[in-house]
Amino acid sequence: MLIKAIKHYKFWALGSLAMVILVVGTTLWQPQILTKVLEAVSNNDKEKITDYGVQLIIIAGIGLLAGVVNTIFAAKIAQGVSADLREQTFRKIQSFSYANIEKFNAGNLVVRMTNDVNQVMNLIMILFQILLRVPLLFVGSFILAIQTLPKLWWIIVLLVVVIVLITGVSMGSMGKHFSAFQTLMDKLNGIAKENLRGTRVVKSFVQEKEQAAKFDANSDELLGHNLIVSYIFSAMIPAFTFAAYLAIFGAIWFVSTYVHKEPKDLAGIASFMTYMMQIMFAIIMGGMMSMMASRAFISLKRIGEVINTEPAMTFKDVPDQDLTGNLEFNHVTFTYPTDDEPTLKDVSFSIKAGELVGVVGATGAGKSTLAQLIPRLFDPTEGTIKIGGQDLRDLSRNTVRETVSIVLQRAILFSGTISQNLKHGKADATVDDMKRASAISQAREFIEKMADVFESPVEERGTNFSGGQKQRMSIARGVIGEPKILILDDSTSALDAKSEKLVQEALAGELPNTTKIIIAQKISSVVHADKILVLDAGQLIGVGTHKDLVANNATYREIYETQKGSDD
Ligand SMILES: Nc1ncnc2c1ncn2[C@@H]1O[C@H](COP(=O)(O)OP(=O)(O)OP(=O)(O)O)[C@@H](O)[C@H]1O
Repeated sequence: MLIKAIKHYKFWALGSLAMVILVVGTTLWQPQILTKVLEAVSNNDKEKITDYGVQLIIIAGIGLLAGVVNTIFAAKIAQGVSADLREQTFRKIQSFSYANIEKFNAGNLVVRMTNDVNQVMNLIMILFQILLRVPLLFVGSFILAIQTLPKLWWIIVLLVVVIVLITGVSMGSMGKHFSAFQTLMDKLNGIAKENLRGTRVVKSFVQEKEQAAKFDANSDELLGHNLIVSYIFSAMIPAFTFAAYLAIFGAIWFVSTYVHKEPKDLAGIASFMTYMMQIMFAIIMGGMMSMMASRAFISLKRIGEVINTEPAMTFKDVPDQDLTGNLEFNHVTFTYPTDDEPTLKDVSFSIKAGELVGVVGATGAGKSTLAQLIPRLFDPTEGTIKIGGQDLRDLSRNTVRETVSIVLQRAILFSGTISQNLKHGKADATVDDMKRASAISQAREFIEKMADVFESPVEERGTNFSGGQKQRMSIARGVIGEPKILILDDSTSALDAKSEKLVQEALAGELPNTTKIIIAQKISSVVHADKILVLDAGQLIGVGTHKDLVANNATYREIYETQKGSDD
């Protein structure tokens, strides 16, 4: 997946590789010239000192410049690939069915799109800055160091063994702490998000201390892992330095024992030491890179899981159709993907276009679940649902979206303007459409009092509106496209009885041919319905008018009597 993603940036990648070669070349060349400068110094050859000195500066400059250009190229690739991955993941999530999103969990998907993509970005940055550089620098420095002072080959080998050992042991012990990071970050993210979303509940139930304690416990655990990693790091650096100094001291010592025979070796000692440092740098960088890479590969796998998930439900690529509002459930059984037991059991009923239908039942009876199957948010586990006489599974996405509209109890608005939110229900809605829809939902009055009317801003999740205002706007969004089937899932719960009645009257007058399915807690909301469906523990236990049901259905009568009592 990574290679495929990087392919789009192949010219930048080639440029970056060329720059890396230049950086390594100049890095390896510098000590050679340094040796020559030192030789010239010992021979007191002023002309050569200047010549080599200038060469040294030019080569160092080229190396530095190539390093800067490489960083720019690597950043370009890393930023580009991560933006592509983020967008690809988001597009994929948009194609997901509700069931897919439930399975992943929304918070988890957000972490994958942000944190995990960032990990991959860091990996790409490192790949292009260090990946090729490490082996080239290691091999080059190794060969050149031995060439400079062949007698001291064993010091180099010893240093490599010691550094590899220190790196291996410390990286190994840091590894498990790094993998704990991701899990704890997920947890902390979750706690912070839940807390901020439910801030009103937290404050009204004076839960700040408990929430802070929960956060602290996880944060302290993270701190514990961070501290261990920093302790290991702080021990690692002196260990490396100690090994390097020992090697340098050893080299100087051994050179000094025979320098009277081969004075040239004294000049070589400086470049030998530089090469040793570069070897050390290459091993340390290699270790770090492999550790970061292993973290990033976990992230890449998590992103891949999203991208490679097939939507649990797809719509047929068939021409759009204009259907009637007839609705039919034939032996529908439905089990949530995360459940073992069915929530709806063998439900069958039929509704004629234009009818007003109420759905009642105790809490948890399955009313919202039944409602969600009509706009095909889920497919039934068994049985069929037909609208306009056609199986929902045979219709195009547009046909379903244009025929069925659902207004949920929790009115969710998106940041932008009121008109942008209403246009989710009808992309080409005119101001007149908005006026009509908002009049039906009893929202027109308060919207028209606002300075910018339909262009007034809506904050994220509609926080600048009251619960009732949000509900009215989401009803307006539901009716603006004049759907053939309109489902109000407990969506007038935040309206007073008078407004609720006005909405129902307006719906009857303005959308006479629309089938209206009203899920209600209060029987008073649906007494005038042409038909009422009574659900009990996922089963349809009664269908009829209010009068029929009061006469013949014990459960309905019981709910009615209880509510009547509380109304009195
Ligand atoms: N997304 C889901 N995943 C798993 N189970 C779910 C999901 N949504 C609802 N359920 C379960 O299905 C059952 C029916 O829930 P549903 O929301 O359909 O009931 P309801 O009749 O609309 O209740 P209420 O009147 O309280 O809104 C409940 O037991 C609930 O726990």
